[in-house]
Amino acid sequence: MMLSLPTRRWRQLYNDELFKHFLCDVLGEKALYPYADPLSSINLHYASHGQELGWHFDNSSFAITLLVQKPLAGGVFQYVKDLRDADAGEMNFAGVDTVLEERQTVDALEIDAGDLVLFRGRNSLHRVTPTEGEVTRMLAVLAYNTQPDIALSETGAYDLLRQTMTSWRVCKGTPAAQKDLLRAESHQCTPVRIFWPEPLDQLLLYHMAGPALAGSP
Ligand SMILES: O=C(O)CCC(=O)C(=O)O
Ligand SMILES: [Fe+2]
Repeated sequence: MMLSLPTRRWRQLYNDELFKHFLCDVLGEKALYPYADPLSSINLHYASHGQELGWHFDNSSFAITLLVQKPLAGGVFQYVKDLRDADAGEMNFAGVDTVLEERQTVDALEIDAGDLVLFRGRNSLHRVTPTEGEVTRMLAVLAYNTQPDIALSETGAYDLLRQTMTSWRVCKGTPAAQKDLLRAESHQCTPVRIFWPEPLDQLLLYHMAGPALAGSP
């Protein structure tokens, strides 16, 4: 199955100077650079009926996603803002437990196809609920660095993919298994990703009206 944009269109959007300028403005960065390795910059996620992404924190300081296809139901991005402060070593496992055990209400982000989301997920626990129905949830993750020439080694890039797949699998497991994974992830640090020390104003939601997605092959 293919996302609705051909590869070169994704690259065009990813490399577009105006787009990067906009991201820099919003993120307060001077410049954004692609990964120097061929796997890490643009990733496409598919979630068909029953597939989900379990609760996790991101290693990176910010993530940029673009929803391409919204499922009929489910596939909701849920989050709990500022649950921990990883860089201060405040991991708040008790707080994580209350979310995993569904003892805390969580926020949900209402997005439609074409919505660009800028999210700081390093300290905000988040997940995507199971897709329901025949329409696959499709989403692109656009990853940039604030320094040039950063490459994840091939193994590093594959580790990242495997880690994502682990999250996918583990969410089918018991709550205890989910908790173990989260604890493991909480201790992990990917040095090539840039730590952002500022207070985190989490979610900025922008609607990209048409043009980036409208192009035909
Ligand atoms: O699919 C989404 O909306 C979020 C993806 C995500 O959290 C991630 O890739 O770390
Ligand atoms: Fe994430």
